[in-house]
Amino acid sequence: MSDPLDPNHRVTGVQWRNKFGYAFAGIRDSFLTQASFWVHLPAAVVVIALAAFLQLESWRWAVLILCIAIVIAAELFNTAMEQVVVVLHPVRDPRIARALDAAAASVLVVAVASVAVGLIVLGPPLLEWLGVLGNDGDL
Ligand SMILES: Nc1ncnc2c1ncn2[C@@H]1O[C@H](COP(=O)(O)OP(=O)(O)OP(=O)(O)O)[C@@H](O)[C@H]1O
Repeated sequence: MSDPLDPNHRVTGVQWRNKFGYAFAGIRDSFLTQASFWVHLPAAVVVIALAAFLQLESWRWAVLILCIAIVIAAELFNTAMEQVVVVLHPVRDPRIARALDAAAASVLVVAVASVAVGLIVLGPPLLEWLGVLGNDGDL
């Protein structure tokens, strides 16, 4: 592997392939080892299926995709923290607990906010399809 600090260092196609390879390995490993993904993933599939079924406008798609991505990214960061702690500091320490709890809290915050955003974005078209709302959004 070439040294990025070397002035003659140049980015190559192989390096880009490796970067994607590492990233996909991280996604695959996290999905296979973290129980939380088995909640986030089905939830994301349901939201995407509902969005496709309701033929949502593109801005609603954009908001939903962003929410899903932020939750998954937060979970991946949380997983990274946990894995680093397991290796670097397996002994329990209240300061580590505080850091891991904060990382877990970040996932909770974006997950709760995403549920709220999902209800706001998906709710009206869903209620409209169910016949509860008129086309103009009135009850
Ligand atoms: N080395 C440690 N020192 C102190 N507290 C820890 C340590 N490791 C874990 N903890 C505590 O345990 C909590 C859960 O951490 P853990 O890494 O087990 O996450 P988890 O999501 O419950 O586990 P998993 O990812 O295996 O499902 C942390 O939020 C923290 O309070």
